[in-house]
Amino acid sequence: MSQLMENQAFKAFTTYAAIVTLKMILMGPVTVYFRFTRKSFINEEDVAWMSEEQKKKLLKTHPDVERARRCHYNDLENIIPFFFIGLLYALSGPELSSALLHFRIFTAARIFHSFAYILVLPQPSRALSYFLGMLVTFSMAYSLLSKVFFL
Ligand SMILES: N[C@@H](CCC(=O)N[C@@H](CS)C(=O)NCC(=O)O)C(=O)O
Repeated sequence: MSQLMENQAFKAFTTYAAIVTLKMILMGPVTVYFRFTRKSFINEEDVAWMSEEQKKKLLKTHPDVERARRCHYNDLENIIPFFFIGLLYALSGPELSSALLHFRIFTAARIFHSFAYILVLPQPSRALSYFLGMLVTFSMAYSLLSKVFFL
């Protein structure tokens, strides 16, 4: 591990992977925030101490909560592939400047995607940030496979 940490591209990957993973984890508390402020719960046990009438009001979905959940899910769809492809890419000996460019663009795109989704920014802002992030992952995969392709 200490030898790996001398690899600058790996260190950069570790930093950006931690940032996007923490961002993804934060979508949980964001969803909790919307659940409480929009009074929208999904599990009986979450409102067990309430009266039957209150339960009926609280056990419902709310568009803002569902939006935060979709945003979290979209992170899972994109950040997990980034993690695996980015790790292999970082270990394949890329130029540090190129690796940093990939990691920075991906991180900025995913942070922007969350803001665009939660703040309901007009399209195509969210779609563009999604495609930009995906493009970075494909670019890293291309760079990786062009070095290690072996069938
Ligand atoms: N699973 C995604 C695949 C395509 C995708 O990720 N699209 C981006 C840009 S439009 C998005 O933010 N989709 C909204 C979402 O996943 O909830 C979907 O159903 O939309």
